[in-house]
Amino acid sequence: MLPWTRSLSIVTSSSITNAGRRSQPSFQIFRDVPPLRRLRHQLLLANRTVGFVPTMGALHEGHLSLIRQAAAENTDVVVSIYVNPTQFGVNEDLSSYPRTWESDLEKLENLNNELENRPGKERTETEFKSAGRIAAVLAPTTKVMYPALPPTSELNGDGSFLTITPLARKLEGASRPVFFRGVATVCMKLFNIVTPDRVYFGQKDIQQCAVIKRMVKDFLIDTEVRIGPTVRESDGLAMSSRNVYLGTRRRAVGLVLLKALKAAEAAFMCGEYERTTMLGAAKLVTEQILTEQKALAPSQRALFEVDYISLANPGSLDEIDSVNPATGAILSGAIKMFPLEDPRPAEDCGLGSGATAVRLIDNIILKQSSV
Ligand SMILES: Nc1ncnc2c1ncn2[C@@H]1O[C@H](COP(=O)(O)OP(=O)(O)OP(=O)(O)O)[C@@H](O)[C@H]1O
Ligand SMILES: CC(C)(CO)[C@@H](O)C(=O)[O-]
Ligand code: BAL
Repeated sequence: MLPWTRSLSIVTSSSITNAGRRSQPSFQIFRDVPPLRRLRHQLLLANRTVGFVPTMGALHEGHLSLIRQAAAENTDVVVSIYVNPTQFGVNEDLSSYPRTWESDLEKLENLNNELENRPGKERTETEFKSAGRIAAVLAPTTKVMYPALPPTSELNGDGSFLTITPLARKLEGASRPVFFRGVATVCMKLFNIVTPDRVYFGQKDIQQCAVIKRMVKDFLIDTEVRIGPTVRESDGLAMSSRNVYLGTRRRAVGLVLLKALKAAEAAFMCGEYERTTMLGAAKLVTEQILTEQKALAPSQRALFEVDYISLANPGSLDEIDSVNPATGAILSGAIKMFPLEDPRPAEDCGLGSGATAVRLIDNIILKQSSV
């Protein structure tokens, strides 16, 4: 018998609801803070460890891989599903961000079944010791997360916010000025609610990982930040909740970002450590693919704009002129896929009929550097 939380007596509350339609749900759903705090207290008294995976829902294999990792390293996993308004800029996609609550719960149930039924012989020693599973889903309301003032997306708006500068101003932060303020603020709140032993973030959002690591260090938060590798589609596209907006045409062209980063990585592998050479190789790829697309008819093409391609120091994310092999570097980039100009009849244009621009990010870590 595995040491599931089910064997603990759990404090019940009207703010706890059962997951899915199973007669015996495998995890609890918390919408408010006090009942989750009571569960956390019980887990602490029982000497159990908590891994926390914050998400904005619309779960995919990238999220599930982080949960698997958390379950392998802790006895109990808490997953949060909360679309945090303060990390979206005023003109960003907060209202249209995919919300798939029912299927998210189904995926989490299936994952718990998988974790529960995993044969012991397939487990590593660490996994065997913890053999964790999802114990709780935290899906708070915005009133719970922002109890005093309504959340603002305005840069000068009032509220209690955390700013992690200069990290938050670079790269993604340059295009999304309130983004990391919102991420750091909501993560601090979530960490305060869950008080996890370990927190799990995906390498896909590498700057977010750096910001969270800095926040944990600077605010002396008693948790360990663990980074999971980027999970990709079979063609290499990094999984992202926003990929559902792409449709077939933009999805194929969207691979340009990874191709460009790989060209820079290939130059590095050939012993080229200079920025100009490495990023020159990446630029060649984006320019060639954009030229090809521009030559096509509007009903055939997918146009995009490169926001940035960066070669940066892994800790500070400062741009570097050449890679120091001892410290490694982070190659990262962002592109904006423009709305489809002329959708064809019956074409798969993705959610939103191809009318919304889609921002894609990706990165490659050169050498074994940590963020
Ligand atoms: N492809 C992926 N591989 C590994 N982790 C991922 C992947 N995509 C997202 N994550 C991680 O999952 C966590 C929750 O991310 P989030 O809910 O924003 O999903 P997302 O797919 O990144 O959505 P978005 O469209 O907003 O980028 C973050 O730590 C994020 O880095
Ligand atoms: C960490 C996070 C859940 C904070 O809202 C979000 O930025 C995300 O999903 O990456
Ligand atoms: N995955 C990061 C969340 C965002 O882009 O808003």
